Amino acid sequence: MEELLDAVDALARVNRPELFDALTVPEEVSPLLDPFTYMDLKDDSIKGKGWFATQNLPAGTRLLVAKPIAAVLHWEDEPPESNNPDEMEAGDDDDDDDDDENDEDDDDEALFSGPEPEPRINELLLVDLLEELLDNKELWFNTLTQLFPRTNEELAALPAWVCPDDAMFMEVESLLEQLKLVLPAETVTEISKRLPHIVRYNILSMETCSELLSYPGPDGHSSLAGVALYHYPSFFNHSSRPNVNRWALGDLMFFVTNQDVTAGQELCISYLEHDVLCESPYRRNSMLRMDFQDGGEEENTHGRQVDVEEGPDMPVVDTDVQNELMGMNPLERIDAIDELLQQALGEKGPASETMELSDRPGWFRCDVHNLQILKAITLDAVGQSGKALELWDQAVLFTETCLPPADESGVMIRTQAALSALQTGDWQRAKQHAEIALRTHDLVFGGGVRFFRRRYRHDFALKLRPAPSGAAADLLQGKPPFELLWPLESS
Ligand SMILES: C[S@@+](CC[C@H](N)C(=O)[O-])C[C@H]1O[C@@H](n2cnc3c(N)ncnc32)[C@H](O)[C@@H]1O
Repeated sequence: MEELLDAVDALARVNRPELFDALTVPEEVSPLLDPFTYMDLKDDSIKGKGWFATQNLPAGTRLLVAKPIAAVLHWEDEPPESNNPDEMEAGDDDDDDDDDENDEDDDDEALFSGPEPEPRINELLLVDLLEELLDNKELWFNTLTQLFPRTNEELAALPAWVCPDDAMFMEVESLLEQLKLVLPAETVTEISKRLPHIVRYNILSMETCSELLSYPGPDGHSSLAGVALYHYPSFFNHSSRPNVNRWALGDLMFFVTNQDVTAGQELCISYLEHDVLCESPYRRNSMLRMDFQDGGEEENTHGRQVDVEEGPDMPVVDTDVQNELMGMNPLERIDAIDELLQQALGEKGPASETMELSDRPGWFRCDVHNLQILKAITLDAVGQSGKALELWDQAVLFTETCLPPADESGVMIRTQAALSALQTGDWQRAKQHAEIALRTHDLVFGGGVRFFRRRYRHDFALKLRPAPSGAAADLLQGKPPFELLWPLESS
C-alpha cells in the first residue's frame, strides 16, 4: 500500500496527470476485488438493488476495493482557454492581485468572460465510455446494462438528459454513429437513452487524502480529484446515516464499515459530503438532486416533497472563501472569520431588521465548523495554541456528533489537536488526541502507525506553529512532534 501511495504521490506532481493504468490493486488487498466475500446483492421494492451483509461485520471491515470502468479528472473539464498552463498562471496572479482593491475591475472582467461554463464532467465520462465501447462492446452487455436505470419504467421516471454543451453533444452523436458500425441499431438507441443516466446516477467523486490540510497545496493530491464510474460500488444505496465509509488512492476506491454491522443489514454509503448530513432533509435534498428524497432513515420518503426553508441551500464557506481568508494576514483574517462566524450563526444580517435574532436563518453547521478550523490554524500560526486547542476541541465535537462514525476528517482534527496540545506542553491531552487519531485512522485506512505516518507526512511537514518553547521544548528534546506522538514502535 505504501508503494501505491508513492505512485499516487508521483502522479499528483505531474502537470495534468493522466489516468491511471499505472495504478494497480496491490496484491495484499486483491481478494477485496471480490465483493461477495461479506456482502450479497438484494432487491428492495423502493431502492432497487443494494448490498447487504451476509455475516456480522465488525467496524473497520474492508468490504471491497474497486478500479473504475472509466474516470475523468476535474482538470480535464477546464475551459479551453485556461488549458494553457502559462495562461493559467497569469489568470491566477490576476485573481490574487484583484482580491481587495479592484472590485470594479473584477466586475469588468466578469462582463467580458461571461458566465461560468456548465460543468461537463459527466459528459466527458460519457464520451470516454462510448469510446471504450467501440473497442469493447461486451462492456455494454456484461457490465453497463446491470447498472441503474435498468428498466424502461426506471428510465421514464428520470428527468431527460440535457447536454450542457453543443460541441460535446456533437461528439456524443458522432460516437453513437460510429457504434452503429459494430452494434445493432436498436442496441445503440438503447445506449443513447440509458448511458447518460447510468453515468448521472452512478458516478462517484474520487479524491485522495482530501482531509489533509496539505491537500490543496503543492504536496497535496487535489490534481487527482475527479469522478469515476465503478461496477460493484454502483450498487451501494444512499443513507444519511451510512455504515460504510469510502476512500480513494488515485482511482482505486476502498469501502470499509464504519461501525459494527449485523448479518442481513443493508450496507450504505452517503452520496453527500459527510459534513452536510446533519442538516435538515430540505437542505440535504437540495444538494443531493437525485431521483429519491432523503428524509432520514426512519421514514420512507420516496417521491415526497420537503418544505422550502430560509437560508442558504449550500455551504457558504467553500474553497474560494477559504482561499480568500487564507490569503489575508493573520490578524485581518481573525477579524474576517469572526464576522463570518456571526453571520453563519444567524447573529447578523442578511435577514430583515425586524426579525428576531433566533429566527435568523443560519448557514450550514459545517460553515461554522470550517470557520473554526481556519481560526484554529490562524491562532496556532501566531503562537496562541492554547486558544487554538479550544477550537480544535470544538471541531472534534462536531466530527463526533454530526458526522458518521470514524470519519477521516476527525483524524485530521484529532491530529492537529494533539499537535496544539503538545505545543502548549500538555502531554496527557496531546497523547489522548494522538491515540484516538491513530486508532480511527487504522480502522478506516489500516496499516498501523506506519501507514498513518505515510499518509500524514505532508501535513507533518507543514510549518503550522512557531518553534516550541518552554514545556513543549522540554518534552520534544529537539525531535519532530510526530516522532513523539506517533513513534513507530507504537504499532
Ligand atoms: C448508484 S444507484 C444504487 C443502486 C441501485 N439501487 C440499483 O438498483 O442499481 C443509485 C440509485 O439507487 C436508488 N437509491 C439509492 N439510494 C436510495 C435511497 N436511500 N432511497 C431510494 N432510492 C435510492 C435511486 O434510484 C438512485 O438513483
